[in-house]
Amino acid sequence: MTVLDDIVAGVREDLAVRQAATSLDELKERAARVPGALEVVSRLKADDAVAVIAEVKRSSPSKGALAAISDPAELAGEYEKGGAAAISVLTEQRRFNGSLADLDAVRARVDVPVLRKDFVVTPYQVWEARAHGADIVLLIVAALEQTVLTSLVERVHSLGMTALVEVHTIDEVSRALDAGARVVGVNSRDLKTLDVDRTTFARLAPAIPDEVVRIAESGVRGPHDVMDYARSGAHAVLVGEALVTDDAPRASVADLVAAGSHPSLWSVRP
Ligand SMILES: O=C(O)c1ccccc1NCC(=O)[C@H](O)[C@H](O)COP(=O)(O)O
Repeated sequence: MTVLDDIVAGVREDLAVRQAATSLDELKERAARVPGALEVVSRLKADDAVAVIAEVKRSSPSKGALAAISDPAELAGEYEKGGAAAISVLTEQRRFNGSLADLDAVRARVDVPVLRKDFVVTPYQVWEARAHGADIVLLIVAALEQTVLTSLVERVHSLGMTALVEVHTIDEVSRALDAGARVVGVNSRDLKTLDVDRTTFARLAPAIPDEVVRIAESGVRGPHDVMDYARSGAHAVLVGEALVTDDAPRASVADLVAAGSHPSLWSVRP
């Protein structure tokens, strides 16, 4: 069993408990009561800047406990003040120690788009994301059959949210585009070995058309990595560990934003 299979199996068990407690109809009623999802593409895709998506990440399968985040809303607020274009919130419980409560807290605090970062395999989880105020939903190609991926992308978009479709290989890029992705994230973390290879983004980016938002996920240690990803064609970067383990997350986000805001520093995109 791969790490991904193991995580998804746990996600399905936890999901069954939530489904027993809250019906889909109830979830839909809640979703109807939250404000509409924010537009995302224009906030992440500028010609002359790389957007920073800052993540609330407590733990990870690769590193274990990363940070004791006592107030996720406070952290997200610092990210926003530092210039983050969006906030990613891990909601998976068993391996990342995240929760929908974290998503609620962050949603209530920030005005920028919020990403539900989880292992979404059913429409119920998409409705959950909307009911909890998410604007963006992560869909991992490696975890989904193509027909399921396509229907989940459609469901996310039909609810006014934006799907961030995550890929690790060229074949998965094709699958993401075939499924209708407008935002594609290349995750440099191999989901089998959990190793980070930052060259993955440069290899896959040329296969992602310019009208699609290209996000470089994982492995950003500081401004130099933002510039490297920018040179390879990233419109945005997604940063977790480096920010949650930092004593001054607002300043660090601002440094990353600054690194991505001066094309003269990272030259012209291919
Ligand atoms: O972070 C992990 O160990 C991990 C393991 C298995 C699946 C996903 C995993 N991480 C999710 C992410 O994609 C990252 O949290 C995100 O890209 C930020 O990465 P980083 O800046 O390297 O923390």
